[in-house]
Amino acid sequence: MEHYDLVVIGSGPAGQKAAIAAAKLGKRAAVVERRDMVGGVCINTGTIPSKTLREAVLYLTGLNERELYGQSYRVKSDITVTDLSARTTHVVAKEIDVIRNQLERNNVPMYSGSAHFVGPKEIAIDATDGDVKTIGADNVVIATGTRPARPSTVDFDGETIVDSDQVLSLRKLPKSAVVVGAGVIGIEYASIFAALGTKVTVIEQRDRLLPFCDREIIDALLYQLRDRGVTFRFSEMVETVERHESGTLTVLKSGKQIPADTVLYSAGRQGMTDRLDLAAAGLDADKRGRLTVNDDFQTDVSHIYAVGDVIGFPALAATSMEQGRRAAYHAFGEPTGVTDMVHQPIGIYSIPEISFVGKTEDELTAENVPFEVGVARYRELARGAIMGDSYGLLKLLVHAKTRRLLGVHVFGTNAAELVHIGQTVMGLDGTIDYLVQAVFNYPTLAEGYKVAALDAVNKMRAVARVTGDAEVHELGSD
Ligand SMILES: Cc1cc2nc3c(=O)[nH]c(=O)nc-3n(C[C@H](O)[C@H](O)[C@H](O)COP(=O)(O)OP(=O)(O)OC[C@H]3O[C@@H](n4cnc5c(N)ncnc54)[C@H](O)[C@@H]3O)c2cc1C
Ligand SMILES: NC(=O)c1ccc[n+]([C@@H]2O[C@H](COP(=O)([O-])OP(=O)(O)OC[C@H]3O[C@@H](n4cnc5c(N)ncnc54)[C@H](O)[C@@H]3O)[C@@H](O)[C@H]2O)c1
Repeated sequence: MEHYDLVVIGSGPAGQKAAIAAAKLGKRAAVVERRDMVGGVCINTGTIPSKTLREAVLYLTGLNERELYGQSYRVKSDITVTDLSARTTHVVAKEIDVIRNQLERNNVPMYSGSAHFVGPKEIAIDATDGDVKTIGADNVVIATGTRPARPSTVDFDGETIVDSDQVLSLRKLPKSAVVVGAGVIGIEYASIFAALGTKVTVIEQRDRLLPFCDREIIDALLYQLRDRGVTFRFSEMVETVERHESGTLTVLKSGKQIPADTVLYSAGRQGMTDRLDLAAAGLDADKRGRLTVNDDFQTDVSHIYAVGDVIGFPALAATSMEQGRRAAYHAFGEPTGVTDMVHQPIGIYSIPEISFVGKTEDELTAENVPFEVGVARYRELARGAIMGDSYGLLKLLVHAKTRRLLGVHVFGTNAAELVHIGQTVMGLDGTIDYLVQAVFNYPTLAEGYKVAALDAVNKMRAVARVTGDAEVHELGSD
């Protein structure tokens, strides 16, 4: 029986980074992955295909150029599924190649098949050809991720009623679509459909969209999506989704019935632990298939770690990678360093894009933290005008006394990139004065940081004038 210092189950972002981190420490590591899923949900059905699809849609529809060239501007007028999938297939293949290559050059073998425990340190791999191989491991990292939740009340057929894995293989673009669940997945796909001209209805059981985001930014997103014909039904539960000869019917608990060509059911995900024979390792998962871990990502069995989506929130590729690295380092007694999970950015690739780091206005208000807001609107930035983005905005939340940056919220082109400037300032415990004094390239969207910082400083100065406290914190003199 082959024996390893570390065996990783799952080759998504969490598993890859755990295996490579172990290899870099000079340990023998191996990865087990089901056939056709190298790179995990991230590469095959989730992050990468959805972001590539979005990019293809933005390019082919010419959506981002319409402010400059008129509302009828298109790069291609009759966009087909083939036009869209060509780019996705190309990028996914490239990414899989990168992962295989990285594992190979770090001498990490990849076993192909489905893994399950036969003991706390023994893992059986069921290959697709029926062969079963058992390998031993001093440490195990479970990085098996999640799959879409599929309730029995929804008549999935993979063609007209689909989950977020199946949406990528739709045979034709729907004229109308219902999206069930306005989580990040639902909103990203609703944006993509709407950009393609599909008439979209979004059903969400909560009374508002993405409640962890800044309200003003969500209002801006709602405005943009409604402007593109999206209908939102909040505080509505879906009872059943039915398939009929002439299309689908989504029936709500309130009695409403919504017909559509296609339904995307994107209301949550389930941890992939049911086939792991966890009991053989002395472990158990919760009812959503998730594993519980401590701060070092150890499960109740100390040599078995769990990382990535299978442990739940925040369930992002970026965090999953970092959790994988930390688990491997911990297993081999290597200091992990302090990862700044407090200033972890969130990027939502709706159209337009949203990204933020730190607190929202609602959170600061609830915590009685005095803060000031500084805003830069893209339409007042030369780069915004050049790009034809008049709706974008960058908003800074600043502590009214210490002048430290408490939150950064960006809406519009390149939001997910721009947020990292604010993240760095926050991570280094910087004040708004750094942004006031720094010189930014011109014309850039990054210049928005300076504009927003000046806006916040001007408002703080106005308060100080009234209170007589004018010069106290001028230009970081605290
Ligand atoms: C549509 C969509 C869009 C997303 N967009 C973003 C985004 O823009 N940004 C972002 O940060 N995150 C995004 N995410 C989330 C991101 O994809 C996940 O956070 C990330 O993939 C989790 O990584 P992971 O390694 O935990 O698991 P996964 O990527 O899910 O990989 C787990 C792997 O384990 C394998 N596996 C499971 N059971 C077994 C077994 N018994 N034996 C062997 N192998 C097994 C699976 O086959 C799978 O390949 C998105 C997700 C979806 C669905
Ligand atoms: N850009 C990104 O970072 C990104 C993109 C996509 C997905 N992800 C991650 O993938 C994970 C899964 O995303 P998700 O959107 O599937 O799940 P989710 O749990 O975040 O959202 C599901 C939504 O569906 C709603 N819902 C549930 N049942 C319903 C019903 N019967 N009727 C109406 N509404 C219902 C919920 O209230 C919730 O808002 C998330 O953790 C997310 O962070 C991240």
